[in-house]
Amino acid sequence: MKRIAVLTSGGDCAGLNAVVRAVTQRAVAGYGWEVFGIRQGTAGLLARPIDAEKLEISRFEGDLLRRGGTFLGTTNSGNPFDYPTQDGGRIDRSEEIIAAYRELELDALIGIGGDGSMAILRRLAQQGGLNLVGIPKTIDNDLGHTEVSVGYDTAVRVATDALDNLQPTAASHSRVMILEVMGRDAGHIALSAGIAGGADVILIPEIGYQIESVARKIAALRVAGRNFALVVVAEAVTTESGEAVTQYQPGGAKNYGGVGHYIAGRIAEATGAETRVTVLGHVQRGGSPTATDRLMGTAFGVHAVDLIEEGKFDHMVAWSEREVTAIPISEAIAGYNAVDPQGSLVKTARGVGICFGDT
Ligand SMILES: Nc1ncnc2c1ncn2[C@@H]1O[C@H](COP(=O)(O)OP(=O)(O)OP(=O)(O)O)[C@@H](O)[C@H]1O
Ligand SMILES: O=P(O)(O)OC[C@H]1O[C@](O)(CO)[C@@H](O)[C@@H]1O
Ligand SMILES: [Mg+2]
Repeated sequence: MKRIAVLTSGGDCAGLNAVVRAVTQRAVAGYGWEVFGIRQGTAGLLARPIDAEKLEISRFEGDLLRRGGTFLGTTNSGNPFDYPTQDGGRIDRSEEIIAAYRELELDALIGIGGDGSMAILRRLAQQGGLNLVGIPKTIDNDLGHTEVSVGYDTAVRVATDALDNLQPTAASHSRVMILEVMGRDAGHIALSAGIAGGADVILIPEIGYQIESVARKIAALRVAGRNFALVVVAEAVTTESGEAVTQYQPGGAKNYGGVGHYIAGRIAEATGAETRVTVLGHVQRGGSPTATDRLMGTAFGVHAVDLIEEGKFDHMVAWSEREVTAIPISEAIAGYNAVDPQGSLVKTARGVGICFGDT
């Protein structure tokens, strides 16, 4: 009988509970193994006593499959290799995590995370000889070599719903509505929700923009008789002089946020239009997971456990051509998945008249 652990890491997203449920079902009912859920990502393995709970199938009999967030908790701070101390310094606490893996007498660890988490977990696994299997999740959809990451579909749905709600009020008041969405350094959420939600302008970090181009689009809409416009802006879009708009966080981290207000001001100056800004923020990470996120999360959970049974470690499950596959975690991290400016979705958007601010 094997003993395995599972943790959720990085920013939370919808569908994580579905993944943990599938891992538990497959490991406990399928193979007769023991499963431990680590709380708060790497923080649970740094805590003493180790912050973990034994997971039984009965834990999932309620509505966990349908709930957003992660019942295990997660963290996207406190990198164990560069852990902040109270006096403002940094220390390497990686050996404490490796010791926790040994103390729990684990045969393998399943890490559910995005690019940042995969990099940290892989480094720990290599240093300590831990058997790691990865499962991709991130609303940003920026992991390489997988067509799907858990959480992205729900984030796109939430952003599309926001555009659906903004359109009537935009039309009622003859306004230009700016919707700022998340995505870290990639514009996937902005692009997909912008197309699905009928945006007129989409600004993403992968395509440079000029405000004059956006203003021309809004003027053309007016000439055509339209009294409103919907503009979607990805959070990593910079000012025209190339500066990222960020908020300082304790410990020196910087979070994106606020570029929507900059864009709104510039559009108002350039067009004379009345503008309003909605910064969608963490709403995109919540909500009940879509069917796709539950489905992919469940498929990934089952296959990750099967990879452990096969002894295929240092791999991440991935979705490719209607199948679950496994790719080396190193490749998933190395192949950052930004929006392809020549790709089908950008062509689709241009094909329905959406302006990227570059023409
Ligand atoms: N203990 C930690 N676990 C995970 N990430 C951490 C931790 N400490 C710091 N980080 C950093 O925080 C960031 C986490 O955000 P990041 O977006 O990369 O997470 P992720 O796992 O990729 O998931 P998501 O993209 O959904 O947030 C990464 O850049 C990572 O290096
Ligand atoms: O939860 P936090 O720390 O504010 O992080 C926000 C970031 O996390 C994500 O939601 C997921 O990586 C990004 O889209 C966003 O930039
Ligand atoms: Mg990430």
